[in-house]
Amino acid sequence: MTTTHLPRTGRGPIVEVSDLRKAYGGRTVVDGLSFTVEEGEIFGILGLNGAGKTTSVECIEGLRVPDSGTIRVAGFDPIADRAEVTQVLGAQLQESALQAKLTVREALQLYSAFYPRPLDWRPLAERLGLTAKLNTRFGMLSGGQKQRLFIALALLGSPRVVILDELTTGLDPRARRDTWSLIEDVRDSGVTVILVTHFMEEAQRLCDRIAVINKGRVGALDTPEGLIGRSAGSTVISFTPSQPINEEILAALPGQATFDSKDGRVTLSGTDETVNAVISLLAQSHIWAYQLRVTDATLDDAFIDLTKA
Ligand SMILES: Nc1ncnc2c1ncn2[C@@H]1O[C@H](COP(=O)(O)OP(=O)(O)OP(=O)(O)O)[C@@H](O)[C@H]1O
Repeated sequence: MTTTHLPRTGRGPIVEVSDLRKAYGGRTVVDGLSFTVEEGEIFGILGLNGAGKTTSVECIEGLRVPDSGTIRVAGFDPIADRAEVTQVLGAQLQESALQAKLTVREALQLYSAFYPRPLDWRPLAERLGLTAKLNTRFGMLSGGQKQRLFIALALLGSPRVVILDELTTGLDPRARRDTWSLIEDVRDSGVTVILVTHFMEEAQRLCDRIAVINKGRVGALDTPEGLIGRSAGSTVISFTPSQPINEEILAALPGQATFDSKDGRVTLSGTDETVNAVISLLAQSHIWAYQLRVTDATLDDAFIDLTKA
């Protein structure tokens, strides 16, 4: 199944990466990467450890110099047009970038001074739930509060795009969900978000489109639903038949991606067509299906499938 993505906003591309290549000490880690991020979307970047995600986003941020390829951020080159890119792009800081003794207020004031037309940090702090923490030193903040501060600092320059790299790593489930709402708020305020994450639930819930990076290349690019649909099958059907079913008949059912029969339990992944075919087969053969389960495949299933060696 192929899903055609329509940009949420129709405002056109804001980040364009074309045939990006980067090697470290002769070892290629980004190998001809190309993708386009539409303005107004949350664009996810997924991939196994070492796939080249951080290297790629650091090239977009102008923190690393590509060996070849082109990158445009709102039409600007991150290296040649550094000043212009700094005005349109907000990047999440790494924890080491802030001194532990700096208070939240001081950090917001300091980073405001970096931009010619910064947002007023007070309402921003309010929106991010940081007002009560303004006098707290960075080193005393919880993981979730630090992430809120990083989002605030990334938004201070009123960017058109923010890059968030593993923003929710280390957060408890509640703080992670709060952060997701914040990211949606950011997107709803018109800012494009590029999100690098290892959390499939996060990507499935937040991202409009996702690039799965495999060994420095785009292995797949689609909406979360599109990725799920095009990999292992969008629906998983499992049941224990009251009598054995000929495996050749099961394997020939329409729309299915995978088939497994173990210890008397049958598991198929496929489409709605597969579900209907299973039901018809069972009815025609007068077979009972015990513990029949029909579940949606998840992005997790799709990711494992798409990053198989
Ligand atoms: N400065 C560097 N010098 C040498 N090798 C590097 C450097 N930075 C990254 N690498 C290597 O390049 C490869 C890609 O790293 P990168 O951080 O881009 O991957 P990633 O997809 O972000 O991984 P992760 O999910 O683990 O964060 C890795 O093998 C890493 O060890």
